[in-house]
Amino acid sequence: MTKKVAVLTSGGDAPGMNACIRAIVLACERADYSVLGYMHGFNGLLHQEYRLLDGRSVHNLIQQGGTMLRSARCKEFEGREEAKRAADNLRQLEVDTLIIIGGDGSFRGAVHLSQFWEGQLLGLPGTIDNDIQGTDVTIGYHTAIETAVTSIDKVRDTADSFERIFLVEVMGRRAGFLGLNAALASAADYVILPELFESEEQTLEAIMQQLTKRRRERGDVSYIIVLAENLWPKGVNDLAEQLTKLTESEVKPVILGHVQRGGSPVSQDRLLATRLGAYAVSLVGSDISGIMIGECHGKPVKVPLPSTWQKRKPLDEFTVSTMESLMNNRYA
Ligand SMILES: Nc1ncnc2c1ncn2[C@@H]1O[C@H](COP(=O)(O)OP(=O)(O)O)[C@@H](O)[C@H]1O
Ligand SMILES: O=P(O)(O)OC[C@H]1O[C@](O)(COP(=O)(O)O)[C@@H](O)[C@@H]1O
Repeated sequence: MTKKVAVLTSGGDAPGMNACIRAIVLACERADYSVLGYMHGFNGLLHQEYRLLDGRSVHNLIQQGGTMLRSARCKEFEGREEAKRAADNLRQLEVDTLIIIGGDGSFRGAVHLSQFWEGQLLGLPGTIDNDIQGTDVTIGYHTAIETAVTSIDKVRDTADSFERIFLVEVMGRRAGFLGLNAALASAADYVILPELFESEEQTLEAIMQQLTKRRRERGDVSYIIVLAENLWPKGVNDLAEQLTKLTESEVKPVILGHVQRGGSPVSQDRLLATRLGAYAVSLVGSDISGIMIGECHGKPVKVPLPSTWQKRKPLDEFTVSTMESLMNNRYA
C-alpha cells in the first residue's frame, strides 16, 4: 500500500538540510510514496502550511545552504492544545510518517506530538552544534567547522601582520564541538569550552601564563583565543577588556555568529544527509517510531528520541588531549 510522508525542518537551520530533504523526496518517489513538506518548522504543522514535493522540486538542491522548507523556533508548539491541533492536521492530510530534521529541541517537540498522534515519527539530526547524543555527527556540523576555520585563518593573517591578540567567538549553544575542532584545525593558541571551563580566574590565569612564557621565548607574536558562545559570564567584550588590561595590548573581539550556519554544505554533510534521509524512508511503514536515525562508525543507528537529549554528549577524548598538548597546555 502506498504511503504519505511529510517532512519538516525545525530549530537552527544547518547546511545539508536541503540535501536531506532531497534524499527523502527522491527515496519516496522511488518507493512510490507521496511526500509533502511542512513549511516553517512546527508552525507549518499548526497552520497546515505545506507544499507537495517531487523530484522536480528538489532539482539542483543538494549544494544549497539553508532549508527550502524554512525553519523556525515555535514556542507555541509546546502547548497541549497546539500539539493536538497539529495531530488533527496530520490526520486530515492522512500523513503516515512525519520526518523531523532538527536538533534536540525539535526531537522534544516530536515526543510531545506523539502523545496526540499515532502516526510514525522519525527524527534526523540537523544542527551545527553536534550536541545530539547517539550520533557521531550531525548534519551541518562539518560545514560549520569549515566556515569557522576559514574565518579564523583570515583573522590569523591580520593578527600576524600586527602581532595582535584576537578573541574569536564561535557558536555551539552550550556545547564545545564546533569550538574545539575549529580551534584545533585553525591552529589557534587557546580555546575556552563549556565542557572544560572551570572559572573566569582559572581561565585568565592559564592564558596569561601561556602568553607570558610564549612572549619570553618568541617575542611579540599573534595570539588567537577561540571562545564558545554563552560561556563567558559577561560576554566576549568583557573578556576582551579584561585581557587588554592584563596583557597590556589591545585585544580585538570577533563574533563569527550566524555566518557559521550558512553556505553550501561540504561533502561530508551532503553525504551524511543523503544517507540518513534515504535510510529514514526505508523505515517508512515499519513499526519503528519515536526514534532518531543517526550514524555511528559509519553505520546507521536508531536511537529513542529521549536518549538524544537525556545525557550530555561528551567531547571526543582523543581530540581534547591533542588540543591540550598542542594548544592550551603547550607551554605548561
Ligand atoms: N519541550 C518541548 N515541547 C514541545 N516542543 C518543543 C519542546 N522543545 C522544543 N520544542 C519545539 O522545537 C523547536 C526547536 O527547538 P530548538 O531548541 O529551538 O532547536 P533545535 O531543534 O535546533 O534544538 C522549538 O521552537 C519548539 O517548537
Ligand atoms: O539563530 P538563533 O535563534 O539566534 O540561535 C542561535 C543558536 O542556534 C545555533 O546556531 C544552532 O542551534 P540549534 O541547532 O540547537 O538550534 C546555536 O549554535 C546558537 O546558539
